[in-house]
Amino acid sequence: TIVEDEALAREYLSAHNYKSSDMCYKTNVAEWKFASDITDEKERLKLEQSLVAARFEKEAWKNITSFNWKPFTDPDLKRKFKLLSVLGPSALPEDKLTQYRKTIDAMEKIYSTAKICSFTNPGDCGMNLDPEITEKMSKSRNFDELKHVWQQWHEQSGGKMRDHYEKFVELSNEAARMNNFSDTGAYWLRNYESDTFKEDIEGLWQTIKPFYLQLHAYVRAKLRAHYGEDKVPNNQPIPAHLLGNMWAQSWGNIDDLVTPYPGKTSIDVTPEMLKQGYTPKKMFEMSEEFFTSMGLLPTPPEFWSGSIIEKLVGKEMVCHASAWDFCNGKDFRIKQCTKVTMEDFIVVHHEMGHIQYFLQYKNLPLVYRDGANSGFHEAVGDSLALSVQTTKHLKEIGLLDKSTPQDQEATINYLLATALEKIAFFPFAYIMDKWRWDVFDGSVKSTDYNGHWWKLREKYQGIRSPVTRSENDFDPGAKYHIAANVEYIRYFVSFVIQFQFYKSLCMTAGQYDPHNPSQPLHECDFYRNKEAGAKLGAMLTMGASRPWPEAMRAVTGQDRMDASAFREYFKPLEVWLIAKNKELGEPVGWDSDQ
Ligand SMILES: C=C(C[SeH])C(=O)N1CCC[C@H]1C(=O)O
Ligand SMILES: [Zn+2]
Repeated sequence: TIVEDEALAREYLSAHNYKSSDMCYKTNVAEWKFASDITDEKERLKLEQSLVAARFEKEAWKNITSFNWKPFTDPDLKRKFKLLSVLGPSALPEDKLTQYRKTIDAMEKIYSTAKICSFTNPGDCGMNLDPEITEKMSKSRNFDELKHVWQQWHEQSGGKMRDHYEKFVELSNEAARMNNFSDTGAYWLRNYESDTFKEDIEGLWQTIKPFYLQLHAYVRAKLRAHYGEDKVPNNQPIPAHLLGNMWAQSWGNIDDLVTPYPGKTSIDVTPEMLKQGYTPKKMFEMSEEFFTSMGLLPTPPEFWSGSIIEKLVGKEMVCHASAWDFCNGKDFRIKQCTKVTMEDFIVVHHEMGHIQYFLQYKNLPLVYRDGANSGFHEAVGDSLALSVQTTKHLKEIGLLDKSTPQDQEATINYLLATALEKIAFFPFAYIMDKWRWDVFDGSVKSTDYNGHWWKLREKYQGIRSPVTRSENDFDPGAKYHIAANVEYIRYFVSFVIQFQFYKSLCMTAGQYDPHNPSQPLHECDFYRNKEAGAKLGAMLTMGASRPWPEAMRAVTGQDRMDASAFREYFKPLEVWLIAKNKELGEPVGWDSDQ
């Protein structure tokens, strides 16, 4: 009977949960060892462990799917079976699974160990993405040097991955079909549990796009002023190497070129951090203190003993920042090649947001130890970072002089600097998965990988490659998440909902009242506010146990993604930008070849 089946099912799950946490621990340890010391031996051991895990998962999956779980009456039990009934890539036969893992490991290794030669000192060919290349893209204002660094990085990273990626797509789609999904894109989208998810994302983009176009026009005008009309024509896409970031995904590093009212204090407090002798350790301790000041959970001793928060010397490692849950309820780590900059101080909070989520749901069954959806996991740290970066908070922690003015011009400067990070990001995040959805569903063949990438880059971001491109290049691979096969629409979701969370926590903390102009949303700092912390913590403890609209409602009272909090936050800037572009006679948008 159903009742007997459900009783048996519960028993099975508790045994399964215990064994799978042990397997998860072993798999994470093997992956951590490879990511923090990239050698053939560590790669072999990681692959070996992933095959052991695949056998275990396949066996468990056979048992799970032997239950007739769909008619189960207990909604919680049914949800657990629904989530566990998807096996993933482990469904592949071992020889194909081995190929699948090897292609991804090969791409991640190429990405993490790629080096280029310096523009000014051609003998120096030891420049890594982290820190040398990233620093050059952020700081150089030399058009040709930036072009050299951009082109060399794309050649040494993505340029060496095309064959691997083609193989990966074929195997990944085969695995998706074995899991009853049409392709890998559909398999990825199951995480959002919504038939209208793609339409919702497009709707959010349509809401944000007019504002993006205004920012794009303004930034293009400023870049044209610096580099000249011939380099940055005013009705064309912006050359991709001039935005202060290798992928033109966030433009905050060129704030010095575009700030509306120069001479006012910038929120880039990097110089002050260096002056005060900040270290990566101090940055992590300060981030933790922000969380605990709200009554959120502190990190356990294992976090500090296990984490790697500075680039290791004498080893090749994956420097792309990441947070790890070792599934045993006490071992949680971050691996980050932290530099003492304001940008990295924000990334520290982003990663600590993942750790906080791990800590809050650590007592749930393993199947529920995940974000309400992947966007939630990316939004936790960023929601708090919006509070940390305010001039109010930076004064509170002594990184900004208390006499720094907070007048209208300072407000526009602040909102523009934040917009360079938060608004510029949306079209990039969108095309990172739009390109992959199109590749996975077969509408883009490998003979058009690079052409399609630049078509989307122009259409959505309004940027263009600084050098001629062809199908000898594979520029998508120059971005970590494509090389390492990490889904990306989660960040688009995060950049919308983090403003919903921030606004709601600000209201809970009495830091924002929509009817009180003396308390604008963008100045809200809920540091030390226990009510805000309790509200966020209550959502985090839910993990993936309930559909994400319920988690959204727990924090914001709404049950959907909504860009209006984001628009409210930037309203003063939007008004200013539209007026400014009109005053400058700046054309908005660009002629696109496509
Ligand atoms: C910091 C992380 C690790 Se989850 C990251 O990959 N992020 C954070 C924001 C966007 C995205 C990126 O760097 O591309
Ligand atoms: Zn993240």
